[in-house]
Amino acid sequence: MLKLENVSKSWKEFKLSNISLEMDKNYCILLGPSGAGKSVIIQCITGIIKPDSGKIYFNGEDITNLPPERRNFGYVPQNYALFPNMSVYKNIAYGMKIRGRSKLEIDKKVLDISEFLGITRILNRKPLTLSGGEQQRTAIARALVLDPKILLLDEPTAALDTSIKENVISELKKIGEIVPVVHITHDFVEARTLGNQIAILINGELNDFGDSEIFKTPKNEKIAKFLGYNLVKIENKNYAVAPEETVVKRPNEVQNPIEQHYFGKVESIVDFGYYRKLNVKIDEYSVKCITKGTNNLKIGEDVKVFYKRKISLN
Ligand SMILES: Nc1ncnc2c1ncn2[C@@H]1O[C@H](COP(=O)(O)OP(=O)(O)OP(=O)(O)O)[C@@H](O)[C@H]1O
Repeated sequence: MLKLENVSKSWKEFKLSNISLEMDKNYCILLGPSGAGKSVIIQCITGIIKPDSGKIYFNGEDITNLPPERRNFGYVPQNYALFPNMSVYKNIAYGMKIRGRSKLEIDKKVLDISEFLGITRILNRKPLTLSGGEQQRTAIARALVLDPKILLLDEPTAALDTSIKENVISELKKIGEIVPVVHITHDFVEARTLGNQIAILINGELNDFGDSEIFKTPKNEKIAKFLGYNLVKIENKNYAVAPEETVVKRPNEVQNPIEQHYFGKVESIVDFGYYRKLNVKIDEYSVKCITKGTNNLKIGEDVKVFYKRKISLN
C-alpha cells in the first residue's frame, strides 16, 4: 500500500534519516516521543513537505513528486484546522463544494458520514462551541467525505480527556475498517490497541517496525527506555524489565530463599488505588515496580525485588 524508501529530510536542528518502511495493513501507527519526526513523516506522505531524498510509493506508484491535491489522501492535523466561521456542516462539505460536487451529492455524503461518526446533531454549530471530541469527529468527517485513499491522523487523541479517549479509540478502529489509516501517537496503549503495524521512531530514526510483539521484546536499550522498561545490569549483561513484571516483598515475606532476588529500599510511591507504582533503589538503579493496591509498603522500607521476566539486550 504505502512504501517509504530511504526518505530523509534535514533542517539545521533536525534530521529525519533514511526512513524505509512498507505499510500494508489497515491500521498503521507511527509511535515516538515528542520531536521524533512523526509529523514530518506524515507531512512527507501528504506531500506538504518534500523529502530531500528518498521515494514514496502508493500502491506501487511513485508519488514522491505528486502535488498534495492529486494524492487524494485525507489529513487531519493535530489542531484539526477547522474553519471557525463556518458551521460543522459547511466545514465537512467544504472539500466537496470546491470540487464542484452537486448539492444533492454533498447533502447525502455529509449526512451519511455524520451519522457514521455520530455528529448529526451538531451540524449547525460552529467549531468554537464544540468539545474536543466533537471537533475531532468534524475534522475526520471533513477528510472522509472526499473518499480518501488513506487517512492520516496526527495525534488524534492528544486534545481529548481520558474519559472519552477509550470511546474515540474504538471509533478509530471502526474507521480503520473502511479506509486504511496511518496514525501518529506517543501513547503506547493507543498504539498497542489500534496498530496492526507499528513503527517506533526516536530522534528522526526508525528504531523498530512490526506488530504488537515489538512491545513485548524491545530490540535495544533505546526502545526499551522509551517503552518504559527498567534497564538493569546483571552479571555484566544488560536487561530490560517491565515494571509489571517485578515482585516486591518485605524480606520476611519471602518464602523461597533460593529464588533470585535483589535487595533494595523503597524510594517513592504513587498510589493509584487498585495498583501502586514504586521506585525501588537497588544498587545504583532506581527500579520502577508495579504492585497491587493492597500492598502497604512505606517509603524507606527495605525490600526484596524479583524479576518475573528479564529481556536480554545484548
Ligand atoms: N519546517 C521546519 N523547519 C525546521 N524544523 C522543522 C520543520 N518542521 C519540523 N521541524 C523540526 O523537526 C523535528 C520533528 O518535528 P515533528 O513535528 O515531526 O515531531 P513529532 O514527532 O511529530 O513530535 P510531537 O509529538 O511533539 O508532535 C522538530 O525538532 C521540529 O522542530
